[in-house]
Amino acid sequence: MTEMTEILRVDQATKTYGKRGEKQYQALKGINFAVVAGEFVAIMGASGSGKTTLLNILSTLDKPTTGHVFINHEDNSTLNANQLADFRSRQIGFIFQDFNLLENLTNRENIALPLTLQGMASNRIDPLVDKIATRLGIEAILAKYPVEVSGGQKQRVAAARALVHEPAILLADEPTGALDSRSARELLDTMADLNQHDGITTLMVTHDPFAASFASRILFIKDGKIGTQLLKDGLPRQQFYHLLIDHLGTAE
Ligand SMILES: Nc1ncnc2c1ncn2[C@@H]1O[C@H](COP(=O)(O)OP(=O)(O)OP(=O)(O)O)[C@@H](O)[C@H]1O
Repeated sequence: MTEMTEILRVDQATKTYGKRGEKQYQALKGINFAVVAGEFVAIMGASGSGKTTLLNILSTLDKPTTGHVFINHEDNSTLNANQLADFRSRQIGFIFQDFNLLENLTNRENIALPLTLQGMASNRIDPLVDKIATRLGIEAILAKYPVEVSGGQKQRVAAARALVHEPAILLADEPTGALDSRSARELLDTMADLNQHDGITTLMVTHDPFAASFASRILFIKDGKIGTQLLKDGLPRQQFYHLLIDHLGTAE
């Protein structure tokens, strides 16, 4: 049996909002799971179930109240603020629902940003931007500004920015939430293709069963806990989608 490389591990993570002595709310109640290299995992849950809270602690934007998050075996609770920012900029790629592109930078400059912030020389940056832009089919719009391109193209620019520095893991928060259904499907096809052919380890948070059906494993979060999981296990996407719909229909 080949050993699988663990990229992400969440160990007994809890998150409580509100100071001690004030009204407190436990949004995460002991989360445990791991993601191995090459997986495409979706986390599904209703509004208020803790998805954003979980994603914030995975992305090191927030710390768990208790418990640990390991990325590439590094426990990020041991890092100070500067080390965390550096760790995040090297190990993590993000795609957000609302793109988060800088409107006063061209698409090329937006994609280059993680490398620019690392202090990489521009003659090394350009070929890396060209390569990922070609992979995502957006080489023709690099000189334009985000406002000049469609929502689907904006999200491809955001995906290119998330991947240009070759992070250990791609984290996506409702990446199709602001897209029309055709652009959403194209983006999900691309994410699945990047996962299968380029080995991009991906974790996507969504409440949309169609989006989740592109993943190879779905974890369900409810009231701050991970309940069951569904494995695609070689099923065609459409059958996995129907399995998921049945599962959601029978879950109380
Ligand atoms: N800063 C905060 N202070 C207090 N409570 C919070 C805070 N942020 C979130 N919560 C509460 O924690 C719970 C989980 O919120 P979270 O945003 O993680 O859910 P979600 O699954 O992402 O929901 P949605 O899909 O609506 O974004 C909710 O009950 C929310 O009200």
